[in-house]
This record gives sequence, structure tokens and C-alpha cells, in this order.
Amino acid sequence: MFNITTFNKISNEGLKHFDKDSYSLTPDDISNADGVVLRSYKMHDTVLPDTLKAIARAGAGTNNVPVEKCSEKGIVVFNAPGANANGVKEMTLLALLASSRKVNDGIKWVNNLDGDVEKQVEKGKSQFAGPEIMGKTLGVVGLGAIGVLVANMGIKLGMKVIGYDPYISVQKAIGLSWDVKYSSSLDELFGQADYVSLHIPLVDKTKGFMDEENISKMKKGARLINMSRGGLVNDAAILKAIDEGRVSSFVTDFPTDDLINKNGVVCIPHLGASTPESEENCARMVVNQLIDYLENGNITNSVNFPNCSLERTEGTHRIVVLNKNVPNMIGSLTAVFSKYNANIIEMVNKSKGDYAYNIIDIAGTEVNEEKIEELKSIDGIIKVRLVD
Ligand SMILES: NC(=O)c1ccc[n+]([C@@H]2O[C@H](COP(=O)([O-])OP(=O)(O)OC[C@H]3O[C@@H](n4cnc5c(N)ncnc54)[C@H](O)[C@@H]3O)[C@@H](O)[C@H]2O)c1
Ligand SMILES: O=C(O)CC[C@@H](O)C(=O)O
Repeated sequence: MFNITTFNKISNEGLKHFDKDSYSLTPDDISNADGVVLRSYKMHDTVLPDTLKAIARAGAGTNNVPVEKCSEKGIVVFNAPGANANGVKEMTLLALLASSRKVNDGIKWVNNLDGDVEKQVEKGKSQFAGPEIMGKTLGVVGLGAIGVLVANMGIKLGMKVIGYDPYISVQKAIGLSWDVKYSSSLDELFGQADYVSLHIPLVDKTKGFMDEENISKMKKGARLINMSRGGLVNDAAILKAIDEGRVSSFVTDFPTDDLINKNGVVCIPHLGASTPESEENCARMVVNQLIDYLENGNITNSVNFPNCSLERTEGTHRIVVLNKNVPNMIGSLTAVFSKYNANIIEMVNKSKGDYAYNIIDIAGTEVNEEKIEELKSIDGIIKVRLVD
């Protein structure tokens, strides 16, 4: 039986894949968990039990998960790349329009009118006029699953689009419309864009990405859209730029105490991926990845360990090993297997950054606690698990 802890509301389209005979689901209590499924719940202060094997983030961003700590403890962190990209793309369209047309302020105003509404609407509406987006330039920072969809959408809306992503993958580059101008200079993007839309992860390097300096490089009167993460934009710097009229508006999916009810700021309560389609796609994807890991040791879409899968071979025992990516690990592992006369039927070893992963199918010997402990005692080994 595997214990699964859920944080946040996870779509049943995902949870229903956990077979009731093999999985017990408990919301919020992680003390005995083999796996966690969560959305935006912040895990940085959560004590990670020794039972924990994997964390599945039903979404794209993993900044709410202590990924490095998980790697050190041999906990595989999964996410759902692209599974909510369309939902966020559509929300970016809304944000793009909301940054231009003052619908948010207009709606607040109209709902507070007191009598003779039709007359007052026609008299007062001019204060909410805003420019059309067709023909304007959209700058897309980050051309991953969401950024590519947003860039291509901009072209379809009749905008000029300039995209920046120094780490763009070949797969994403292929999906990018030929009409998108790819730039290797952020300054060029800031210099040309009437609308800047952020689609990058929040990691140490991107914290405060839109600081005073980068905001000052934006065209006068440009608009900023942040559907990615709050920590990417410095609140004080963007509020100052709006106050001074250098930036026309800021639409964010990540409200803070400082941003709400401020002129020129539209706050959306983190709704980018809140569609049934995105929630179901994400939950289905990560639950199946988690099941395949717990039951077969296969890894798909992990952010801290390499993708690694192996078909099961009948009559073998499967051992999975998580280790530091240092020399001679395979030699040390196979030395233990040969000592016990184990026949390695299949073996796959993959590495990602500082960590590596092995799936080893053996025959010819039983696997017991003593042998597992011997493997665990090898220097550099983080975790060993029998997956029978
Ligand atoms: N508002 C929401 O509900 C919501 C939903 C999904 C994702 N997100 C956020 O959007 C982000 C992007 O999601 P995605 O699915 O497109 O992820 P992704 O990993 O597919 O794409 C991110 C892209 O950013 C690029 N990048 C990284 N650092 C960069 C930098 N300094 N400059 C330019 N490009 C850089 C990467 O190369 C990658 O192509 C996520 O990390 C998450 O924080 C928000
Ligand atoms: O779970 C959510 O609602 C938001 C997910 C989103 O922020 C993501 O990074 O995928």
C-alpha cells in the first residue's frame, strides 16, 4: 500500500487513477507519505519524512517545492510540462487586453453608479478608453510551453512579436511561428515592445527579474504582464514606474499587499491555470508519472532526476538507485551484485546535473534487506529501493 498526501484541491480526473487497493489518499498529513500531489502549497518549511519517495507538482512551476533538499534526500520531483499552457495562454490574452482597455476600472466604476446609469455611462466612459493591440509589438520573455503559445497567439492577433529566450529548446523553436522575431537581446525586446509578457520560471537567477533597471529599459508607456510568478517583478519598482507615467499598466496573476487597489495595476488571483481542462490535464499527467515511479521506478518529467524508463522483464527483481553523479558508481554497484552472483538482466543509468539514476533488473538471487543496505552504504548512493 502506498500512502499519498494531497495538498490543495487536485482534480479527480487525476486522483481516480490511484487504485483504491494499492493507494491510500490523505489530505494534508505528510508524516507517513510515499508520495505527495500538490499544486501551489508551499513546502519549503515542511518536514520531509524518510518514507517520501516523490513529489508530484500538478502544474509547471516548482518554486513552491524545496527541489534541492529533495534531490539530496533522493526524492524525485515531478511536474506537468505544458499541461496547463493553453489555460495560461488564454489568461494572457485576457491580461493583454486588460492592460490596454481599462475594463477592470470601468467595471468597478459602473457597479458603483447610483441611478440614471445609461446617461452616466455615456458621459463617463471616456476615462476608460485604451488602445487596441493590433499592430502593436508584443515582447515575450521566455519561449517555453506557454511563451511559444503566447507569441504565436500575438501573431494571430495581428501584433508584431519579438521573443527572447537564451535557453530555448529545439522542440519549442520548431513550434514558434516564423513571423516571431527571435532576439538574443533583452534590451532590444524592451526597446521595441509595447507589451512585455513574462513566461519564465522563478528561480534564484530570475528573482526580481523586472527590477528598476530592466523596467527603465521598457518603452515609455509600455505595459507589463506577469502570468509567471510574483517574485519576478519588484513591486516597488513597477509601482514607481506607473506613478511616474513610464509604464502605463501592470497586470499580474500574483497580487501582493502592495499591489492591490493601485492605479494602473490589475490583480488577478492566480487564475492562469484555473480551468477544468488545465486542472485535469495536470492532475492526470502527474498522477500517472507518480504511479509509474512508485510501481515501476520509471521517471518521466522530473525536474531533479533524469528521465529513465525500462520495460519490466518477467522473473526479475527491480532495484532502483538514486546517487550523486560521481565517477565509478556503476562499478561499485555491479561489484555488490557480482558478490551475490546476481545476474544483471537489464540496466539503465542516466544522469542529470549533480544526480544520477539507475534501474537494475536482476535475476539469480533474492533481494533482501541486507543486500539493499550494502548498496546504500556505497559512498555517493542516496537511496535504494526494491520495486517488485
Ligand atoms: N499563472 C499560472 O497559473 C501559471 C501556470 C503555469 C505556469 N506558470 C508559470 O509560468 C512559467 C513558465 O511556464 P512554462 O510552462 O512555459 O514553462 P517552460 O519550462 O516550458 O518554459 C520556461 C521557459 O523560460 C525560459 N527561461 C528561463 N530563464 C530565462 C531567462 N532568464 N530569460 C528568458 N527565458 C528564460 C526557459 O528556457 C524556458 O524555455 C512557470 O515556471 C510558472 O512559474 C504560471
Ligand atoms: O495550480 C495552480 O492553480 C497554478 C499552477 C501554476 O502556477 C503552475 O505553475 O503551473
